[in-house]
Amino acid sequence: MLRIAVPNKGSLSDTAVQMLHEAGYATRRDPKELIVSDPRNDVEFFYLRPRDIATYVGSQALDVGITGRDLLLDSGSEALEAAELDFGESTFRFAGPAGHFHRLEDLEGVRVATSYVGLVGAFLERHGVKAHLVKLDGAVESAVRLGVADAVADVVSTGTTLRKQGLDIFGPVILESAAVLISSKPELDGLETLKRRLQGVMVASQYVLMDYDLPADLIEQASAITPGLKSPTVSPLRDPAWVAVRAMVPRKVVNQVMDELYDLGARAILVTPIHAARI
Ligand SMILES: Nc1ncnc2c1ncn2[C@@H]1O[C@H](COP(=O)(O)OP(=O)(O)OP(=O)(O)O)[C@@H](O)[C@H]1O
Ligand SMILES: O=P(O)(O)OC[C@H]1O[C@H](OP(=O)(O)OP(=O)(O)O)[C@H](O)[C@@H]1O
Ligand SMILES: [Mg+2]
Repeated sequence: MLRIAVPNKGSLSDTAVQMLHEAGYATRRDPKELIVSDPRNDVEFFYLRPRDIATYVGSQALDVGITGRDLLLDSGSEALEAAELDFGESTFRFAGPAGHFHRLEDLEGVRVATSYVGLVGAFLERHGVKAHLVKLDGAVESAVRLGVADAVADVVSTGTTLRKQGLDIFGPVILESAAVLISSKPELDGLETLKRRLQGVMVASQYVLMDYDLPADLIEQASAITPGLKSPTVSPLRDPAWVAVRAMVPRKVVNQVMDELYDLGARAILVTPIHAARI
């Protein structure tokens, strides 16, 4: 039985739970439930604070979990990153009052507020900069205005929170983060199945199926526009001058691809979503 840690709150929780649901696993009905057993899939889910998940998995109390790469590194836990998932992307950056800080070295001797002292401390040490870290639980962007720190280091997604506090990003990127699947060991019974199922959910959301009719002599050019994963499916039509083509296409470029196919001479271009996939 694979024991899986799932974020119970915060930015990663809803998408993580949704992804598990789409991958065919049981999810909780009531937000007060902390443990959900799923005997049909031989797994058990533990709903935990995202910040604690790496600790549980690193200590082998649980087998795998979903958390953020930044939280994994901050914890110093021995858990391993088993797969990157397709959500929770953020960067981890330094920021300070507009115009005050320009380079990493400007942090020498100053107070830096963060909720991620493990991550930031290790980064500063690697770069030979000595700063005083001020550990806060959240809303660290307010620390400068309120006088408890001179600069901050925090998760940046759109950058809106920093801008509103009059803070500018400076210095190198501390980390590119995303939600990740972590595991206590490189190999575990059921881990490959879980990874494949989650990958299937990611593929289903990243790709669509595209069908179109095409003059048969244009198939080489059309295949270059929609190469599919391995190769497009080409089927005969009753009219021998035409063929039907089916290929997976990245969702992001669907309209561009349809324009190119239409210009080439394709007609009846249809797009349908993929509900599940195993690649
Ligand atoms: N816009 C975002 N804001 C905060 N965290 C984000 C964002 N986008 C992605 N994340 C990721 O979510 C994880 C933080 O989740 P966590 O639940 O601790 O924080 P939170 O969403 O700020 O909730 P809380 O209010 O409990 O602190 C990190 O891995 C972080 O990189
Ligand atoms: O770049 P943005 O799109 O503005 O997002 C980043 C902000 O969002 C998160 O805060 P959250 O709302 O989770 O509050 P917290 O700081 O108290 O955790 C994070 O800690 C940043 O403050
Ligand atoms: Mg937060």
